[in-house]
Amino acid sequence: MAEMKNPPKAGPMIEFRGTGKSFGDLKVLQQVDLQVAQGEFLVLLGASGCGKSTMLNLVSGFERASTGSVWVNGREVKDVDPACGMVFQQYALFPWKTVRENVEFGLKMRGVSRAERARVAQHYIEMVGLKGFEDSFPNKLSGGMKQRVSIARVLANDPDVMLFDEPFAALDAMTRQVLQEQLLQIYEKSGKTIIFITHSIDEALMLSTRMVVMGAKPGRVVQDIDNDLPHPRTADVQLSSRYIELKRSIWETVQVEVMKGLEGVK
Ligand SMILES: Nc1ncnc2c1ncn2[C@@H]1O[C@H](COP(=O)(O)OP(=O)(O)OP(=O)(O)O)[C@@H](O)[C@H]1O
Repeated sequence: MAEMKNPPKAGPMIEFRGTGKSFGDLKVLQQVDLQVAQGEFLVLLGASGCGKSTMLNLVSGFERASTGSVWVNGREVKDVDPACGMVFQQYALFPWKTVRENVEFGLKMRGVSRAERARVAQHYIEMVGLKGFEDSFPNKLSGGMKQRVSIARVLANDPDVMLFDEPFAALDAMTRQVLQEQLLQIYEKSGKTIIFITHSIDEALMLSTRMVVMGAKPGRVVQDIDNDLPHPRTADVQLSSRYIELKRSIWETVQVEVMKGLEGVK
């Protein structure tokens, strides 16, 4: 892997400490203990409704833990935290702003000068391959391009942590593969700490350094496995025996959890 930009600090970048979350009577998460080190690319897998998005919302501060706590970079999360940038499945762009204005938005909010904003935005627009589209509006862009704008916007804010909630789920298979490769390159260059949700085991294997499978009702960690496939990862890695071994192991756990979920709704 390329050399990391940020030197490692002592202590985890993200930590769930005995974290529980309920919505009324619905216990969504129970006693989650999980540490994510700086520079890890952690993928969360698990049956629908097991609380994966809720975990991201707790890290970003959109939700508060009901029991236990959540920590980012040594601080307990008590409010929406600018140290975390979130990329959603539905791009969440401002339709009335151009690509450049969308990418500059967070910088503008922080009072960064016009010239500096333009410089930073241009850098990330080019990094995600959107040079030439700076003045386009979102409705003129494909889904893949919109998602690249979302990624550039988060990168421009230079957060410690990037959170991705099924960002490529709505894209066609080829666009998805291209964006996975771009995200891997960005990750390898930036050394950001990432939590990424997907339902695709192949996507998890291609991207992650570590995979956590969640069980449902209530949501908790049922499998935590290092992804030691070598970097840089290309499609060839999918032919390796280690890939198949990891895929089988994850698949068995996910299948058990999905079946348990289905039994619950019979
Ligand atoms: N704000 C909320 N108020 C009430 N219930 C909620 C709220 N947010 C989530 N839930 C419930 O919590 C449970 C877990 O939701 P969550 O979105 O975290 O699951 P998930 O694992 O991300 O699911 P999926 O894979 O389908 O996106 C679901 O039953 C959901 O309906």
